[in-house]
Amino acid sequence: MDEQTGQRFVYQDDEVLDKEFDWGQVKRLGKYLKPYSKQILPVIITMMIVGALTKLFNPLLIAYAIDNALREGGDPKLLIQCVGGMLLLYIIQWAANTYRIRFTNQIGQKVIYDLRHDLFSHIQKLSFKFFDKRPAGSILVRITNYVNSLQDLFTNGVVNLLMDCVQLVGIIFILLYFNIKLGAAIIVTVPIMFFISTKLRVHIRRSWQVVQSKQSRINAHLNECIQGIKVTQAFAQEKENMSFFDHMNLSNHKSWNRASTLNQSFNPIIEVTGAIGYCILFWFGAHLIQSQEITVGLLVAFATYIGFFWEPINRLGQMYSQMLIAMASSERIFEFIDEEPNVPEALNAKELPNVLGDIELKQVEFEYEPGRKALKGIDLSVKAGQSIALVGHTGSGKSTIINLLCRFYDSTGGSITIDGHDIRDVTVSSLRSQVGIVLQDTFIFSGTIRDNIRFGKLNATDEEVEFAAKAVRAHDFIVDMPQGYDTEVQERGNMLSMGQRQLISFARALLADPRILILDEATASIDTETELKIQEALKTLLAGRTSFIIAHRLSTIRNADNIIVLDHGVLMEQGDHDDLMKQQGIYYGLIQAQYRFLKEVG
Ligand SMILES: Nc1ncnc2c1ncn2[C@@H]1O[C@H](COP(=O)(O)OP(=O)(O)OP(=O)(O)O)[C@@H](O)[C@H]1O
Repeated sequence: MDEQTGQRFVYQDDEVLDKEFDWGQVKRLGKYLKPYSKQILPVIITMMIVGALTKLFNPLLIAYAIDNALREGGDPKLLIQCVGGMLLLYIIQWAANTYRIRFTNQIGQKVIYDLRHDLFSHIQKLSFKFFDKRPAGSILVRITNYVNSLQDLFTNGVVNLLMDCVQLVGIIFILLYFNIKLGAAIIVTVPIMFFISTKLRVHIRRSWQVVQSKQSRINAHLNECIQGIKVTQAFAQEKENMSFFDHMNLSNHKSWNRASTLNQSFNPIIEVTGAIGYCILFWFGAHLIQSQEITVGLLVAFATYIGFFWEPINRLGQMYSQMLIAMASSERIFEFIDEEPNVPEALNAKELPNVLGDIELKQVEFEYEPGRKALKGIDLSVKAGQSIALVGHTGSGKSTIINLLCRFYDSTGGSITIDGHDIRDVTVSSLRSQVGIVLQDTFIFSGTIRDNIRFGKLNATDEEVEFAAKAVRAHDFIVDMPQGYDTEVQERGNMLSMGQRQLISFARALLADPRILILDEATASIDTETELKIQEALKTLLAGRTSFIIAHRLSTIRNADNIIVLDHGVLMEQGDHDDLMKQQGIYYGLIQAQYRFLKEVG
């Protein structure tokens, strides 16, 4: 891969491979279990104890059968009773485990549902500043992958942990109780097994996480490539894309090989350690049988218990790994849940009453990054029903004024009032319900055209939807669509033209019927006929409302009641078209430039 290729895409890794064990996080996660503890936990614990005890009792029954029913002159009836007892124990164990797994899965799924619900509902409330800092991919990963990685912990992990502890303690107790010397000799292998299991697993898990992060990168790249496929093909960059993809693919392949090799080394090491345990048992056990300290039946039972050791130790090792991943995942999830919105609601915030639409900006200042002012001391007075056009060079601060009006950000100085109410003193939802916004990059959700218009007012009737569409001149093109209002618009409205999307968003805004309307005018790729339609639609939309328009079209600028000219965050000129033309300042220059451009292309 050449250097240029490597530098083109920079994907930030959001991964922390693991975290120290942290009781604070465990407690916080535990709170999600609390609502279900009374309902289902007693059932699970009972089933768990029944399952563990029946399992532990079985080898003792085998030992009893060997020592009493199988010896010379033994009772054949006793053998049948023992086998019957074993069968019964197996059935009870199977039933207890089946119910336990079913209930645990139910709780696990409920907990995951609650966690995902909390996370998503909180993320929806966060302000633009939060989204500015994070790529959409990293937010998605937290809602999907990180929450999923807790799923195992909640569905199996917690209960298995308890069960394994009960089983392990039970086995150790039985071994030491029936023969302390042999028991102690076998138990020596436990710490070795545990050590191997945890240490090696940590390495294995890390290597799989590397594989996962490589796959995430591939996904991110694929996502970007598919979104940008038109640009890639237009600039004939397929080869360059391919070589970058190959590089990532190869790196993923190598990391998979490494993880897989490590994984395969796990079982042989474990088997060798297990074999050592069996050797100790049979060598030492044989001596104890000769000295009549233990019976053959007990030796067989001990051998079975060694086999049982493995399961819980192995799972506890796995659980330890799982816990460390859960620590990292939950930390990431709670980091989002703890994130305070940058536009905090005042403690005694009140609902903004229905407003007329008088707006005052007093000495408004704003900086996205400390020390870089995007707006400097803006003073502006708008009467209800006036239309304001915001003009200025790119980066002059037009969108920033709009962002502050909607409280997507809070101003860093000065104040904004609507009908005398400071917008920081009212609830965000009551403010936004009276401010409608139509963005240049109109967002069309997947669903039907009707659903998209209804997004402005969810309880609107079909008649209201059609009325709004007719008012903004969208009705005609909608009824021409294959299924009219019920036409599916496909991903992000792919089947609609720019102008059609714009008209749908006008209908959506009209249906919401806000007192204050903000419009980021679309400029590109609209033919004259659609342009005329949009102008007509605009008249309907703006009638009787206070409106702010980031204006690009000469026609809109000319008709505005007040034109605000911004330059590097400073309000330089204001007035109507004729006033500003007379001044021959920045506005005059902008208009002249536009006329020259239109003349040249025309
Ligand atoms: N999210 C952001 N984080 C940091 N800086 C930003 C952010 N958004 C805008 N800016 C900066 O703030 C300044 C004003 O940007 P703004 O988007 O208001 O300009 P604009 O006049 O709307 O430009 P355009 O006509 O190109 O849309 C610019 O210097 C821009 O770089």
